[in-house]
Amino acid sequence: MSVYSAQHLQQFRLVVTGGGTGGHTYPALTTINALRERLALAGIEPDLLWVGVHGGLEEKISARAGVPFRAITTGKLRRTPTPRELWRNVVDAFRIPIGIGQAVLTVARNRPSVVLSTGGYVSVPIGLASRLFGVPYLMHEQTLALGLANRILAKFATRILLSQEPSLQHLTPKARERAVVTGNPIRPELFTGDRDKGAAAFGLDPRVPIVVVTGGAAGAQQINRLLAAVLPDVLPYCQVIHQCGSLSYAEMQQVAAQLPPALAHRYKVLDFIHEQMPDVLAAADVVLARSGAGTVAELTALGKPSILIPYGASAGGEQRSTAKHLAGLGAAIMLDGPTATPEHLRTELMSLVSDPSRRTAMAHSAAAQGHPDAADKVVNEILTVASRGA
Ligand SMILES: CC(=O)N[C@H]1[C@@H](OP(=O)(O)OP(=O)(O)OC[C@H]2O[C@@H](n3ccc(=O)[nH]c3=O)[C@H](O)[C@@H]2O)O[C@H](CO)[C@@H](O)[C@@H]1O
Repeated sequence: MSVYSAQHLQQFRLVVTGGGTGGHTYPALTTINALRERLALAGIEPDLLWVGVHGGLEEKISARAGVPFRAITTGKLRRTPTPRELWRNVVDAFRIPIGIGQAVLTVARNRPSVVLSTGGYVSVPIGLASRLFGVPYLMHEQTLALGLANRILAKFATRILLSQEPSLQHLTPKARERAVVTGNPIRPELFTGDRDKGAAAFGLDPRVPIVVVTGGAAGAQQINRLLAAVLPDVLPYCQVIHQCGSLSYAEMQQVAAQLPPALAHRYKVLDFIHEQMPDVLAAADVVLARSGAGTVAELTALGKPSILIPYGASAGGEQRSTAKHLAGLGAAIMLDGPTATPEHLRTELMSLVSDPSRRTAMAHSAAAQGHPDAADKVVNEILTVASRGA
């Protein structure tokens, strides 16, 4: 704390921008909470403004966190539009300059000490405006392969904060000089989970291995169907807590109803896991999941052995790059394309469930990739840049 002058802190004002998905919104929220905690030590309540899209998740989350919110207009230009999207491209082509105008006014009026963006199209106009006024601008990237918005912003960001080491390769040599690997900030309550409480909440036996299955915020149909096909074979050896997403909930309840009565009590299905997530993850001996940036940040920070089935068909998809990277380090098993069959899933699940020493080795490799202190590192960067200026 001593490197930041009291005067800087008294006048400290942060504009945070980012949203669209949970993947962009939650790292912003976690950073805000960590910053508030840090400055509270000096008796300071930071002056904050969250800039996002009207009706986006960030509007709800900022309201719940008590952070003033300003909506700006954004547009998305599709590179290979369908005939219907062509019209939306025309509309968006008008929206983009409006958004830039609003962003310029927002930065001009608020004169923040620092702007932090955590991705999404809303980041671009605010990032541009901050540079126009010489305000220090930090961009944070959650995924291993940089998204389009962040590839643009990386060109002029004061500092580039990355979640994973290999992302450095996606930057130009010049941008790399301004980059630092902080990790992806994750909710601190995830570190407070209790295995016994997690098992008890679902009526499970903590002595029998527990597999947690999650498809990310929306659930994953592919994972749900693969799991349904192997449940009768694996349930004699383990118990399963399955977050399937609201779209597949009725279908998975039917799968549960058809399980042999002797095994049915070992399978628990939910559409979404809310505040129980810390205990559920603490209870997990093995996790079967999509390799979304948030999920992977959590699994590595907690050191969990996992089987990852990336989302998306394209070979260069960000979830696939992430899963491939972790699998290459022995920190996860990747099932993808032709390997993502019920037979393969059954084999991999059984081998992990029946082999505690393999799970331990994988857990260690996963933990070596984790950044449990990511939020603190991002806050350090914000305060350091604030005290230095642009
Ligand atoms: C399908 C898709 O496009 N997914 C993208 C989306 O992921 P998406 O936002 O779906 O998933 P992430 O893995 O990034 O994060 C999921 C978050 O939701 C939480 N959670 C999940 C399920 C649940 O029942 N309860 C719960 O609290 C997890 O703990 C985690 O914090 O944004 C990520 C970050 O840009 C990208 O890497 C993903 O590719």
